[in-house]
Amino acid sequence: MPLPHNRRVTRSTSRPVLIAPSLLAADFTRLAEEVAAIESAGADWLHLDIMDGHFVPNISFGPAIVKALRPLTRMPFDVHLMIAPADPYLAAFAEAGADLISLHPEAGPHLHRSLQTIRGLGKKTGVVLNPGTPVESIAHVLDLVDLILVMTVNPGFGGQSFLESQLPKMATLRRMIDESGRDIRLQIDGGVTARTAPLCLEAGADVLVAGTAVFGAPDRAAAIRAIRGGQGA
Ligand SMILES: O=C(CO)[C@@H](O)[C@H](O)COP(=O)(O)O
Repeated sequence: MPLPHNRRVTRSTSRPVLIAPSLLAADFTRLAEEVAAIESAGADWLHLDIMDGHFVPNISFGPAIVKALRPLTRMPFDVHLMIAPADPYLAAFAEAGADLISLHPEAGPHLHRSLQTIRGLGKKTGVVLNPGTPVESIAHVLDLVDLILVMTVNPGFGGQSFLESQLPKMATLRRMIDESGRDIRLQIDGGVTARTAPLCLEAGADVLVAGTAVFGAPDRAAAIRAIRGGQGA
């Protein structure tokens, strides 16, 4: 059911909402300007989608772009690896300037070892659940996880429609995180807009990735405010 943008949201966590625009939706001919624009528009993190044309049916960019952008902004770099295997590239993304590196259990071969490697590189860790991936796949690695990312589209492309079927998964994960007592963020990615963001926040999310809804907006500051839960879009 469509929701008005200024609807009051009942959140199940009091942590501040962070907005992480996905660079995939930026104008690639003007990356430096695009990053500066969203930072001054109020973005909290920069979300960088790394695709290999094998794990997902699209190819984006690699550590060289991450490294080139690193000196241009103070925003933390939230790197989402959609590559398999991921292990051979973890050090390269850490050295390029990633602050947090997320990967999929399906990237294999050993999720627990990959998370240990990321922590060993001094970076925060994330695990990503595709729409068809059950929460149980990460139940035994929570001690190594700083962020859980729930995909609300099948990964590979921006501009897809939000899958409401993933809302119960978010609520389950929110309970799992709270019961664990651990400091784990719950991030949502795919089709996040001012309309779908309140659904995510009510289900317990505290980090929202948005590509098209931020980079495609004429007023990016208003778009970020609207997604975060304020007025203005
Ligand atoms: O990881 C992905 C897609 O694989 C996402 O980060 C998208 O890039 C988000 O784009 P929008 O759905 O917000 O346009």
